[in-house]
Amino acid sequence: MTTTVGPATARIPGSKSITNRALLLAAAALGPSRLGDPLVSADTVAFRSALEDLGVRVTDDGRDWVVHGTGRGPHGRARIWCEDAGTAARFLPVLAAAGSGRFEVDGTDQLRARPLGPLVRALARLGADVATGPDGGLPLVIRTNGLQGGELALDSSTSSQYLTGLLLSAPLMRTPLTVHAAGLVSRPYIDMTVALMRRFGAEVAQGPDGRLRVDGGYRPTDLAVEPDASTASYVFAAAAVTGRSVTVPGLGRDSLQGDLRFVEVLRTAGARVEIGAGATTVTGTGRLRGGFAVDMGDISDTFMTLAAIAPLADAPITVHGIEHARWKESDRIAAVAGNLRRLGVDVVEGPDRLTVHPGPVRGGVVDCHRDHRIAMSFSVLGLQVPGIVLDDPACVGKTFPEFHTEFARLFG
Ligand SMILES: O=C(O)C1=C[C@@H](OP(=O)(O)O)[C@@H](O)[C@H](O)C1
Ligand SMILES: C=C(OP(=O)(O)O)C(=O)O
Repeated sequence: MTTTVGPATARIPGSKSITNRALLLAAAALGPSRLGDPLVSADTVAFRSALEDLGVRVTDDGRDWVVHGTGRGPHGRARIWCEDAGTAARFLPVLAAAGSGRFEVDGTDQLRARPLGPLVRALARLGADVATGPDGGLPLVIRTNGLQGGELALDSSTSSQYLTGLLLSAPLMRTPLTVHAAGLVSRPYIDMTVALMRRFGAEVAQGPDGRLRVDGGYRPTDLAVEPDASTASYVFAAAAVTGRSVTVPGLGRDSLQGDLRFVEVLRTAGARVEIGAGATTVTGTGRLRGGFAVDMGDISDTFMTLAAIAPLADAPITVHGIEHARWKESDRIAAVAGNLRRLGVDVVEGPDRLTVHPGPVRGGVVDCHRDHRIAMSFSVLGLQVPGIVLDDPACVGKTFPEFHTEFARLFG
């Protein structure tokens, strides 16, 4: 008699990007909005606390968060702390500047080192007085009496988050806002922003040249938060390299998250992928097919998931289009290349790319650079290579505090 083992079901927490957008959208609508199954992690707890410091009440109802939106920007004085969260540092200064008063915005040294210049210049153009830290980023001191709206050009080549920040708070500005984004990276995150703004009632029109115009206001809206597709990449990659089958319920073909496209990359590498209406399943063969190059500029949070397992493939794998990944929690191209080399892997690095050659991998200590995605990506490699140790396993708390427990449950 044979027994068939079905796919394991992974418990993937909520999307960071949807949770933090929904928090802000709900705050800017007047009245209560319920967020179902939000992500509870360092990035979203920091975002929620910062909103509370700006005068927005958020209450817990079981696993849901209820945001009691004020329908306007904050008034008075406040100091907000963004911890390590890029989304908080790029979204919340615009909300603050759309209010009136004096607001300080700060975060960790890691966040202070990340670029903010295009957003600061945009806020000044819209009428706020913004002082920056010594490197042109955090800490910010914003003195404001509201934002004007109008037309704006925005350099979006280092991050899409400046554009999302401006769009999300645009309905609180005095006149409609039109933004022409130049060199936009991470485009699927803008599609997510626009989709969620529309769900909360705003009008967003896209011109033929790509410019975006925002009109109207928000209404309170209840939203179920999808599981995080970037986080799901680790269990999908683990299925591919171990030959197992993993399903993530709640992530299907209607997902708002571009990072679900990572499974297409795994398909290119030989895994079987089924994207259904309400779930995605990846089934591996235990072998990885290499010999391809892939542009991961739209889904750069997942390039490390691929790069970390690439030495197990049967031919080299090149990832390109990811220069902006140098401006995240770490310089991710350099950090991945450095760690792979330390484990004996041959890696060729270019300004926007990385080629990983197959070959034997030895154990060793991975330098996480306090970057959750390095920890989670190299944990996948660690399933196949004995002796891989993370120097900072706890850094996964930025987006997935229970990562190690869940990973051990599925693959241990
Ligand atoms: O808008 C968002 O929620 C995000 C946008 C992306 O950043 P960049 O636009 O800086 O690439 C992504 O890397 C980040 O994890 C989340
Ligand atoms: C880049 C990331 O985060 P953020 O920019 O939101 O800090 C990430 O989660 O990989």
